[in-house]
Amino acid sequence: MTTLIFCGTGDSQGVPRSYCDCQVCVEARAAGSNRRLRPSFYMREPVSGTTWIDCGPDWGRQMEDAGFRSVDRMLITHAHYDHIGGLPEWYDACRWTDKEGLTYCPAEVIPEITARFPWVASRLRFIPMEESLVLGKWVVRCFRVHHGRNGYSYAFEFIHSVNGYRWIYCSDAIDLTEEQQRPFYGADLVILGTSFVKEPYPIHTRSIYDVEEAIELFERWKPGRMVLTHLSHDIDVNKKDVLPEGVQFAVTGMSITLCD
Ligand SMILES: Nc1ccn([C@@H]2O[C@@H]3COP(=O)(O)O[C@H]3[C@H]2O)c(=O)n1
Repeated sequence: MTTLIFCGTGDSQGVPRSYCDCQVCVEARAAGSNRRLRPSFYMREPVSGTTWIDCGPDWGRQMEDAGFRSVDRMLITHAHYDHIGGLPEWYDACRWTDKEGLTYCPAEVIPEITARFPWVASRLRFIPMEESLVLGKWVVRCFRVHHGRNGYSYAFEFIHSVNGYRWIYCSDAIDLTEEQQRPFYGADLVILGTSFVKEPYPIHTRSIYDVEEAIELFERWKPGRMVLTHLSHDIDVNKKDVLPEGVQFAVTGMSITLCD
């Protein structure tokens, strides 16, 4: 059995935002259904153990919430702070437990990480994902996606080597070319980043799809299921009626079990 767990479903600032008193931030402080940490997600699988995708600045707290004392490896989508800000903390954990932290990244992402955190490479082993990676029965590859005014990011595609189940994690993307969209068609599960419900700004000023665009993509790609993550304080996860059947918002701690 493979389990996918959403431990950081927020955008770069998380929810609540420190300076904000909007309804969603107020609800996040009080009741907490909209409380969201910065991006981190992991897969647990019996053979390969625990694989995290991205290591945001809330990673230490996410480890506590998950009850973990170690992780087997990290996959990194891109080198923005909200996705890698926890790497120095993982470096310290590896140093104090005398372990090597296996960190799989698209090749071009590695120098960007080490430029930001030069000391971590002495303990984190950065492995360029030039070929597919095998994790138990899952074959994993990355592919480059447009991240709009924020440059580029990568998505990860997981294909089950026995039953063919295919899922994609793509937290930061916008305005994908037809080539970049191709893997999404007919996937069993697409996890897509959408920070706002509707962004009325020119596309060149934006960096992530909005919910309305994601719904259009759901209709075009026809995945079995779509889960929206990387949600800012513009999104109230309790307002599910904006979503068609088959599309849902990720909430903190949500898990998805995939049969092997
Ligand atoms: N060169 C950059 C640019 C931006 N950032 C962070 O990544 C976030 C992407 O979403 P945002 O809401 O635009 O905020 C950005 C910075 O926190 C970053 O870490 N490095």
